[in-house]
Amino acid sequence: MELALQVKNVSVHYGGFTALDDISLDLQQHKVLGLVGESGSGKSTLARVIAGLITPDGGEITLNSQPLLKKRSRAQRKQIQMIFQNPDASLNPKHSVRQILSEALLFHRIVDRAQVEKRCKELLAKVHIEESGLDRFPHEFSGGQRQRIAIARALSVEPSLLIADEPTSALDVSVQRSVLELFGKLKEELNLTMLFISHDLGVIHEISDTVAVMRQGRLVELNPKDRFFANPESEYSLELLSAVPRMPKPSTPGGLTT
Ligand SMILES: Nc1ncnc2c1ncn2[C@@H]1O[C@H](COP(=O)(O)OP(=O)(O)OP(=O)(O)O)[C@@H](O)[C@H]1O
Repeated sequence: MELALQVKNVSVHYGGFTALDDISLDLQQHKVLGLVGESGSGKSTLARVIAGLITPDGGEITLNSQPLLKKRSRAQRKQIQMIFQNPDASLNPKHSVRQILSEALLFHRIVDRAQVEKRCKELLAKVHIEESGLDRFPHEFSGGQRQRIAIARALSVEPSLLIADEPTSALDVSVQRSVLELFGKLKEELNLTMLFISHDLGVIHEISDTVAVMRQGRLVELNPKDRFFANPESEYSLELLSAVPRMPKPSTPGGLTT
């Protein structure tokens, strides 16, 4: 298996506060690393360091064996795309979906002008949005649809690594599932390499191959998913798992059928 991402001894300090304390982890190509931990443990900070949005105080990051320099080139910026909790963070409200997608495609020279329209339509189809959506603006869509468009924008530039930071947490419960299923489908279809942050262990169980646990800026566990859920290594992981409420078993086999 080929290594995609390597984080080595990365630290971030805010004044005297240590947000990331000597973090090291690896992620294999075409695998999903689920990152969990309580609020304030440093998950988003780590995601932003990897994406190049924060410069760490120390450490090294490599992607596909290429060191990510402090000032990243256009090609390096393209390689890592991020999806945020709030899709509006990556969608310009003044641009139509066609403009949002074609700008990314042309800026990173993914296709030439003659091919843009076709590619925009393909991207929308991938995230289950109708072609007519190309002429609409972000505010004309629901929160779940906006997140789908943000996913299409991120995928448009064919990144080597997709980082999703709590991508379903701000959505209505009723649409969380369909967006999660979309991630699952895209992971299979496109062989994505993903860092997926969630405080929801059910979500992490569904999407991840490996699970990393953070606490107070430190990595306290990094294990294959099955190992993490069956026999976690750290006390803190055990606490997290014990805090998950168990669903009562349905009294009739198969549950409700309507
Ligand atoms: N720009 C900043 N200046 C000072 N402290 C910061 C800054 N950004 C983050 N922090 C602190 O660093 C710690 C880690 O924050 P981070 O957002 O990475 O945590 P998180 O695990 O993603 O939490 P959440 O799940 O609530 O998003 C927190 O204590 C936060 O208050």
